Amino acid sequence: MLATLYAVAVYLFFLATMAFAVGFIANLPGLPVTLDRGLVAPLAEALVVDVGLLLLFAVQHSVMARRGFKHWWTRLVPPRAERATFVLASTAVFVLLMAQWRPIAEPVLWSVQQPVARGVLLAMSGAGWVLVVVGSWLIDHFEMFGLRQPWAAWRGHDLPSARFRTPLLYRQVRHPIYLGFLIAFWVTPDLTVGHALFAAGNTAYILVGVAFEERDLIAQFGERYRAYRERVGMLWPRLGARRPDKSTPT
Ligand SMILES: C[S@@+](CC[C@H](N)C(=O)[O-])C[C@H]1O[C@@H](n2cnc3c(N)ncnc32)[C@H](O)[C@@H]1O
Repeated sequence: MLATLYAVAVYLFFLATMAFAVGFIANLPGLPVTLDRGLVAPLAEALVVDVGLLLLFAVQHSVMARRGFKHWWTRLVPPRAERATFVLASTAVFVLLMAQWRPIAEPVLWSVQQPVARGVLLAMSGAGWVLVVVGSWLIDHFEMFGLRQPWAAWRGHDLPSARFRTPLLYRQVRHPIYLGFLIAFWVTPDLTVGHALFAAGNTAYILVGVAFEERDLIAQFGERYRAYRERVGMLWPRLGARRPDKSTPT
């Protein structure tokens, strides 16, 4: 029961952080800090701090998500609380990133002033966030955010084992959640150098993270994932791709 309460508390912390992050990245007025407003620092300091924060997030996220690391640290953390603890650590590091981010608001690489065009770009960015949420529900939202595991343990069930799924969007691209993040980060009416640094750092992290994630997925699901990778594009649908055969999981 305690593990379930812990996971629920972590999930609420994560939801609040994500809601703030959407505004932080979109530079919503009224927020104390955003990508382009907040702590003022000389350019060199801003670059060092921002690149350091991006690296910290990438290393924490990549290391803690690996199967080998999970195997090791579930000797310290109960397996039922492992995923929630991963979500807690990732969320805490992202809070630190937002709190300590040094904006680099000049020069502006592009700025779209035409109101309709601005609205379209904001809507596209919002669609990126929708893709992230939809992707998480298609795979298994409650498992991804560490709620299903303690709940199963509380009811005396085995921990749910990872299942390979390819529903809907996952038949078009292998990483719809990451595609959603890329759209949300890059599609903006105002691209400052600081915003571009944030988007480029996360793009690099996603590309490296995909390679690690797929190595783990092949170790878990073997030939089924290899065949899926052959057939389905990474972040963009493959035109003229073969239709899935009957053995494709859903
Ligand atoms: C944050 S989610 C991102 C999923 C996917 N990369 C995406 O962008 O939509 C990462 C977790 O999803 C799992 N995962 C990725 N693809 C999967 C699939 N087709 N079926 C089941 N789990 C998957 C990975 O093992 C990892 O634990």
